[in-house]
Amino acid sequence: MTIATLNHRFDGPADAPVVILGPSLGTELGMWDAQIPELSRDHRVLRYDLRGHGRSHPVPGTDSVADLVGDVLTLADSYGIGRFAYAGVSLGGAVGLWMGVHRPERLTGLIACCSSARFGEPEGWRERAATVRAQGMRQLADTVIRRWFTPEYIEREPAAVRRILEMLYACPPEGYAGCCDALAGYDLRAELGRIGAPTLVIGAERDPSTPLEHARELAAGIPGATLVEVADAAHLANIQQAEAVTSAMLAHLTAGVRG
Ligand SMILES: O=C(O)CC1=CCC(=O)O1
Repeated sequence: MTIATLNHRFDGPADAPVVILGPSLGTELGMWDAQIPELSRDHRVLRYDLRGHGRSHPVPGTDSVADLVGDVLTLADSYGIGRFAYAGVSLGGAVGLWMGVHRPERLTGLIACCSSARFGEPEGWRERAATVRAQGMRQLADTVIRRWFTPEYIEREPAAVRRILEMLYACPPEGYAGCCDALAGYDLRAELGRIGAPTLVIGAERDPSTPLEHARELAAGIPGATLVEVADAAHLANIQQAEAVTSAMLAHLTAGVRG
């Protein structure tokens, strides 16, 4: 396994409990901006760019979520952070779920937002990887943006949508494609019962990428998990319904995690 050095950023008091935030495919650590003022009041928030995204370099040969988990654990180790709460959106959530199954000793708590135990058929991800390797990022925009936000939000908040699209455009195709390959091989459906960390699952009512059934499957499979369903949001619910998602996260981080 090759480890990537991840671009990252800290917010909040240095002596507060740590929460690590993982972004989704095609986005950057700035996708969490709306959550930072509230989360960083009482937490040391560590955000990162996935390998091959934002300012983290691509690693040729990336093909598993385990690779992405290795990057995060190496980052935490480099700061002497042994245990932490982890929250991720979509692929970022898959990183946390994989940790919950395979590296449970590292987690005090887990939040999976608009994520899944399996993101559809592997072939779809292999095709998407091949497409961006051959044609670059821009031609993905129309399809992806309709998964990330509802049509009403796209109409109402063009600046916010443009800002996230710029993250997609800036993503190196090889970095994005490697993460598509990781999604193709990811399937935790049979292992959810091994997750022992106190877990919050957040699903969004109008998410076409990971429809509510995915969130319900996670919550049903993870022992003791809490499910919150957010109305009027698509896949990037932490942006479209920032307040609802932040308050669910805060409630879990305050009351739900194990120190
Ligand atoms: O880009 C998409 O279609 C939605 C998505 C799946 C995994 C992820 O992180 O985003």
